[in-house]
Amino acid sequence: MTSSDAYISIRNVDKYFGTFQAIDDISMDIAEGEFFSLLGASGCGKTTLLRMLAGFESCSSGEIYIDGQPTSDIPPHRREVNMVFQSYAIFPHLNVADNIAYGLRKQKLPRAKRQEMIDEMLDLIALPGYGKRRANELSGGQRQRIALARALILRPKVLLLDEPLGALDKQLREQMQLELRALQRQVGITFVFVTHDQEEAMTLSDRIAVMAGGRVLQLDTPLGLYENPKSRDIANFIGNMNFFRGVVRRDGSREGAIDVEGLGVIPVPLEQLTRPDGAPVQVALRPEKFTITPDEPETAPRVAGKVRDSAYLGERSHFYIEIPDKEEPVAVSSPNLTRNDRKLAEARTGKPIWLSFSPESIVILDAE
Ligand SMILES: Nc1ncnc2c1ncn2[C@@H]1O[C@H](COP(=O)(O)OP(=O)(O)OP(=O)(O)O)[C@@H](O)[C@H]1O
Repeated sequence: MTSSDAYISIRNVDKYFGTFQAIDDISMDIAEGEFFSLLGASGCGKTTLLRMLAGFESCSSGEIYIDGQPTSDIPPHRREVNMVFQSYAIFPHLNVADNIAYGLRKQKLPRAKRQEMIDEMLDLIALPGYGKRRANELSGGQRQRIALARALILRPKVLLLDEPLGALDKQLREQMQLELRALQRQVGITFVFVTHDQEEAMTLSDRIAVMAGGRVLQLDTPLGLYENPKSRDIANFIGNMNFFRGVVRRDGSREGAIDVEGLGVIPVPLEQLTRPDGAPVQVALRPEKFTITPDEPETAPRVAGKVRDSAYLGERSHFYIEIPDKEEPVAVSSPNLTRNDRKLAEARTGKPIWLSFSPESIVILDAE
């Protein structure tokens, strides 16, 4: 994305609390209508960055532009952004309609217009007819939808959401994720969403900024983060990954290769081999990129191994496979495509099997 497409542009932003640096030189752009997530472990600076977008915290240095305007001098209530928090922050003593219309109280709207806007919001959050209900008669998921409606009724250009589904149980949370995504598509507002749950970020987002220690480690689409992680930390944070030591082999021909511990020599197109002959690298391979077979497959690369452990999870089975010349077992995840999948029946500990994979599945990372 280029800066000219940016609706929100964060430029060289630092944030210090006393001498502690919570945000460390972050620059990134967020497009209009994008579902953008900040993902990272507790304390990495997600909420701080969100509060800076809202105007509740100032930048120690750098600038945040919204719709081309620098925001340093714009107080929170004059920014066209609104924030939804994890704790539902709705008033238990007010009914649903009054909760939703809370932000409109300073606008002198005709009664009919106000009612029309409330009804529109109740339809949007799939709670039509709930206006007269008291807030304390609602379920957690319903309350969170009311909190969303209360933010959306003000028609913000940007909605900032700080772990808004964090307090919901797993099933409701997954249902709300789908609803939230559908709602965002419907209203077309730019969402900046904070979560520490990688699956949630993957489900919802157009793009994700993975943060650690106040910095952005990688900014990418869910697919980009999963298939092309730029570092071991990212690869480990998003899903599971196997790591192998490797050495680059370039013999001057058109094909290059990596000699990988336990897996042998894997051909790699030269354009992917930016490093010189003999350079140490790490090779990463996701568990589901391996195919596990009882007999030797015809396709290469392939390697013989032995089952150390296996677990049946219904839709898929997990295996830990010992291979020669590698200390750590290889994690393999295999879909159970047929009802009587032979893999599992035959996967007793010590059983010899074969692993194969496509050379295109490997991710090449810097050596540790
Ligand atoms: N007002 C403050 N004064 C001092 N330090 C603060 C303040 N606000 C945040 N911090 C510190 O800044 C760091 C980032 O905090 P932040 O709340 O942004 O993290 P987070 O990624 O949102 O974490 P969580 O997922 O736990 O909410 C933390 O180390 C926190 O202790």
